[in-house]
Amino acid sequence: MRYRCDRSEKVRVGVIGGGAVGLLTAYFLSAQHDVTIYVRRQEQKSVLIQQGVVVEPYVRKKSIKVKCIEDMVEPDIFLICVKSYHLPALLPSLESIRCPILFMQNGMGHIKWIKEAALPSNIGIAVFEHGVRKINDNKVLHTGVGRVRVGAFTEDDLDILHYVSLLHQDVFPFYQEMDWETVLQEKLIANAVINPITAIFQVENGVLLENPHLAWMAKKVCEEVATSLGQPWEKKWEYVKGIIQSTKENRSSMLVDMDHCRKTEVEEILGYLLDRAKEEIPYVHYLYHSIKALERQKRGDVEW
Ligand SMILES: NC(=O)C1=CN([C@@H]2O[C@H](COP(=O)(O)OP(=O)(O)OC[C@H]3O[C@@H](n4cnc5c(N)ncnc54)[C@H](OP(=O)(O)O)[C@@H]3O)[C@@H](O)[C@H]2O)C=CC1
Ligand SMILES: CC(C)(CO)C(=O)C(=O)O
Repeated sequence: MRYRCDRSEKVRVGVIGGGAVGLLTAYFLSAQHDVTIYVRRQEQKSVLIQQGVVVEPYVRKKSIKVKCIEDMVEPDIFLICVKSYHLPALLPSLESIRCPILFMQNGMGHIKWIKEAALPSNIGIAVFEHGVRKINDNKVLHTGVGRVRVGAFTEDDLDILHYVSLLHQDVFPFYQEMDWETVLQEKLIANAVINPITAIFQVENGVLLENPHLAWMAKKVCEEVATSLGQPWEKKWEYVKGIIQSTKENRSSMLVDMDHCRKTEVEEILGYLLDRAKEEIPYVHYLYHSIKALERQKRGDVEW
């Protein structure tokens, strides 16, 4: 589906979450649009105001508007760049918003939260295929160039696709997709393979193809996950290998969460697969418990 649009139109974009995905997205979009980043820590706000947004390896530092989330002002479109498990706390504040909202999360866990929230129409679901690593509160490293693939959540949400066209840039491409579920499921397979294995073995994504033992594991997990979702696994393995290649220097978001002793998105990725599987998926089961065990080890007996 393609909407005609005037690409010179300036869009007021509110990026919620100044993490890896949020800072990278804000950096690129600010070249053409009026972007505001919403953060939840005063400390991060101050750093961003004083030092601007830095995206390595690019030379130019950018000054982008920053606000605390409590001072939210409705833009033309909100891009939600927080982790899935941040959504239950954030969504109530979006229920009074009337502008389109685009969700950028991995996994499938956020879909349930979005369905349950009383959100306005024009909801989009995005699959973010770039690799990006947060270095500190104002700096990220763009480790793999990819696409942002967007579908309208329901038939009532089609107007969001107009904004997607406006946000598209050759250097930071946005694509419209007919069916977000297929695209999100494809990315789910990639994340189910890449994220837990890289987090357990503490390696960058590319090692999954360089180390023959990890490559064996990755392929087996891909086969199991794709089959459990009723998908042809050979085709999906090609897709997963493509993502590994294009983000080979990235540390996956799950590995970064482990590095910082934070909660991971294991429930939204592997937990989702276990809940919906009709047959045993032993590799996924094993990876799920491995990540849960590592989370406990890193965080102690913390209940999330
Ligand atoms: N990193 C990657 O390469 C990729 C990530 N993704 C997906 O994108 C999503 C975001 O990931 P990523 O950017 O890596 O995550 P990060 O942990 O780097 O960033 C999440 C950010 O959200 C902020 N946040 C949480 N709640 C709120 C709130 N209520 N208001 C404002 N800000 C808030 C956090 O703030 P604070 O710092 O204060 O905790 C943090 O800065 C995830 O679902 C991930 O799976 C998808 C593809 C690639
Ligand atoms: C694309 C990829 C695999 C990049 O690392 C990712 O989605 C993640 O880290 O969560």
